[in-house]
Amino acid sequence: MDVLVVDHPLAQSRLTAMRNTESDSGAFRAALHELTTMLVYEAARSFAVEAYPIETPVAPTMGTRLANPPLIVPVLRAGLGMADSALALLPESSMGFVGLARDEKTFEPRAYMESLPGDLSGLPVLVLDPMLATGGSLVHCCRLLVERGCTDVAVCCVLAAPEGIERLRASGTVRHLVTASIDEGLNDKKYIVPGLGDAGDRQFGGMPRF
Ligand SMILES: O=P(O)(O)OC[C@H]1O[C@H](OP(=O)(O)OP(=O)(O)O)[C@H](O)[C@@H]1O
Ligand SMILES: O=c1cc[nH]c(=O)[nH]1
Ligand SMILES: [Mg+2]
Repeated sequence: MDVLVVDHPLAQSRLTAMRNTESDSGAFRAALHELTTMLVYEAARSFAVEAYPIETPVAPTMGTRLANPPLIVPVLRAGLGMADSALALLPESSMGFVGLARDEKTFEPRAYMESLPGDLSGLPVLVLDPMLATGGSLVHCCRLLVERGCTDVAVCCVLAAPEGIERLRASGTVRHLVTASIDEGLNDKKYIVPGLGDAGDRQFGGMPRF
């Protein structure tokens, strides 16, 4: 698994807005939308392209397009705030959904939704989740993809803890990880430090109800 940290000044300024407790949910979501555009732009560097003939107003030439647009998979809830930005950059893509909520005591993910194609062989997948903390949630999600035949998984997250990166790497499910920061680690409640808090609550408020 290769890991890319997007340390561009514009990415880091959006990340700062997300970390700041003074940012309300509107400001948090706006910064997440913009940062996701930058993360997906960088993740797409590894996507295969193909040439095809076009005509400009002046002359025929060769154009470029994605050979195989990825399935986009936001991890609910928090990944929903990344979905629109990713789809805007990848308008030919389809979208699947995985719903996970981390148990507050065991810190393991509880799955409450899967909406994915049954066969993912030959289809690259781009997974979106702002937070890679213990790694339990992303490993769960990426295993669902591999079980369906996917061999090309890229993940975009806003923040990653070293523990989560190692767990994801050890799972052997992901080829590329793109993040805006590798933070110091996790606290005793398994929140990323310094982090940004609960990415779902900061976008949508309250607790998930189900
Ligand atoms: O790496 P982990 O230790 O598994 O933690 C990361 C997960 O926690 C958050 O979701 P959460 O479970 O809070 O659900 P939410 O998006 O509905 O808030 C986050 O969006 C990740 O999915
Ligand atoms: O820091 C963290 C860890 C898990 N989930 C979050 O939303 N934030
Ligand atoms: Mg949450």
